[in-house]
Amino acid sequence: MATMTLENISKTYAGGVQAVSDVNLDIKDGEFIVLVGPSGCGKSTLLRMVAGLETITGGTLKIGDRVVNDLEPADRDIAMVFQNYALYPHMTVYNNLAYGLRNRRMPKDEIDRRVQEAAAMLEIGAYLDRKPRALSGGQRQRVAMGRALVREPAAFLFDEPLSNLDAKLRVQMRVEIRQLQRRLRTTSLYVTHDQLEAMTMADRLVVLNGGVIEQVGTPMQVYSRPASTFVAGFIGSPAMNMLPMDTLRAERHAEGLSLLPGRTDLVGIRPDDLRLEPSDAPGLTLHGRLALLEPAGAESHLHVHLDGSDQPITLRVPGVPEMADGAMLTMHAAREALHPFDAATGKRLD
Ligand SMILES: Nc1ncnc2c1ncn2[C@@H]1O[C@H](COP(=O)(O)OP(=O)(O)OP(=O)(O)O)[C@@H](O)[C@H]1O
Repeated sequence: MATMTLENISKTYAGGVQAVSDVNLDIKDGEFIVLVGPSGCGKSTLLRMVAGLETITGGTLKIGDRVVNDLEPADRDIAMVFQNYALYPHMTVYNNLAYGLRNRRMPKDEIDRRVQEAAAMLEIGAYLDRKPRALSGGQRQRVAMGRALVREPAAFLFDEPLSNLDAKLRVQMRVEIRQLQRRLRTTSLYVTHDQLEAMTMADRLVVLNGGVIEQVGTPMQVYSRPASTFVAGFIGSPAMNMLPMDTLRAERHAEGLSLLPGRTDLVGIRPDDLRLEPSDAPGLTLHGRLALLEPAGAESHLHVHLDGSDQPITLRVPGVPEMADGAMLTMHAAREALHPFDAATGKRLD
């Protein structure tokens, strides 16, 4: 168990690519932190610096009270779970789990106790004599987890551990990893590009963009008050509608704009927050025409073009409403559901 402190952590690769810039983060003991962002945002680089697989070119990294910048990976008391599992193909599952402990000259009965305990926890006890190639993807992922567990480290690092699994198994393993971590209460740093994985797993998530932190917060804080247009567009699916104020002003039927700060250039509205009925409550009323209805079983996505402009917006509504293409719609979003942004900086304005 340990806290982790990142102070002004930066990484400039040889050749001059600045992959991570001035990252500051205090991770509490037992916390599950998810680093999320699009490809190339620097999340793997950041994780690999914490793991000791990549040198830190600026700043200070502490695990507990120890500065670990210059410690070898093996001396940092952390265990990493990789996307490609990184199992030894010629060894049995048992030996894959035991290998790292044997290297540390741990007594045999202690190794056996830890391996059996991890195998029971991960329900892989029946496969201990098999080689990795005789396991399914999900079972291999469990063995990779087991290898981290047996070390009883101060922290777990996860590098997109579920991205090689099919969609259904990914959901199942997501739940299992989270339950396991809740039980063990081991500080964890988890990297993914999948915003849903980030939202559902994190105690707090860290949204990275271009090597810089855009926002840190609980999933609900980030979802309900995105700090920038980048975060607003990245977290939540379908993505938040981003309506230019000019379009809304020019448009005949956009009522309620005076509720927004004067400097507002862009108004964000989540597809869930547009109601298909008129309302007198404070907020924004919009009118448009249905361009396409996409039924998705329990819910539908409506693609609408606003009157007087061809600005497309998306609504998410329960069920499958009966309506024809071209139908005239009146939509209302409450004031609390309007997210004002500055177009030049992308920053939130309220
Ligand atoms: N060894 C390297 N040398 C030079 N530049 C690198 C190196 N590794 C990564 N980069 C660059 O650093 C930036 C961040 O890369 P990184 O792999 O950390 O991003 P990422 O968010 O993990 O992306 P992905 O999800 O695609 O793995 C990118 O611009 C990348 O091209």
